Amino acid sequence: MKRIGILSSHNGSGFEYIQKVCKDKVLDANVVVVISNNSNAKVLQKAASFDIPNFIVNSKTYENENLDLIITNLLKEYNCDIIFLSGYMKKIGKEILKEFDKKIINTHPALLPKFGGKGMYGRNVHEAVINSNETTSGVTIHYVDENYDEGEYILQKSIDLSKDETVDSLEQKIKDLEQKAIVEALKTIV
Ligand SMILES: Nc1nc2c(c(=O)[nH]1)N[C@@H](CN(C=O)c1ccc(C(=O)N[C@@H](CCC(=O)O)C(=O)O)cc1)CN2
Ligand SMILES: NCC(=O)N[C@@H]1O[C@H](COP(=O)([O-])[O-])[C@@H](O)[C@H]1O
Repeated sequence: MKRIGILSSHNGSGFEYIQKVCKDKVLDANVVVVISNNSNAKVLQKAASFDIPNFIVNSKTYENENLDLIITNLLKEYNCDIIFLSGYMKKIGKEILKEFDKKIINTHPALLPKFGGKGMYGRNVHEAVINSNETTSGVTIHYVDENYDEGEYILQKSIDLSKDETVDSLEQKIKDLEQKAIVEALKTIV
């Protein structure tokens, strides 16, 4: 059974869905640890509600320490086979990339390579898509490399935008689409 480590900065919607499909045995895997950089992240309470060990790793909880190394050691301590980024807002550093080469997966809320890179996260992405008068958007599940959103794609799923699409409506559509995309992608790996 594969062991999944989650990195998340806020709600962890992707984590929630992965947890569900693991419990429903749709995926032969288990979430074994959740790490956030944000002490207020709702994902921490969600992890606790499933009795999943969860940690806050930032410059306050680990003052003057190499956070990349702290995260790497935690993921190793829990023997993670796969690392899933569920709305994680920080750059994954070289220590983690080296230790978990081709094992770190991210979900990006757009059809890369468009609308990716620094600053392209959460609602910023949907605003950019709508302001660009795009007629489609979607989700990209990809391996993580040293730069934001440039890793090898695992899969992409697209949707059409309605004429009166809003950031809120697009955000919800993308989150719904992500649920299918995440499971489909993880099934090719697990
Ligand atoms: N080495 C990598 N690290 C991360 C990747 C990646 O592909 N390679 N993906 C991101 C997730 N992401 C998009 O999918 C993403 C997240 C955040 C940013 C960004 O611009 N962040 C800001 C800081 C925001 C904050 O502190 O709240 C920044 O770097 O200035 C871009 C893309 C996760 N890590
Ligand atoms: N560029 C990274 C990025 O924008 N990731 C996006 O954050 C959302 C998760 O947030 P939540 O689970 O905290 O609500 C997801 O929709 C994911 O695509």
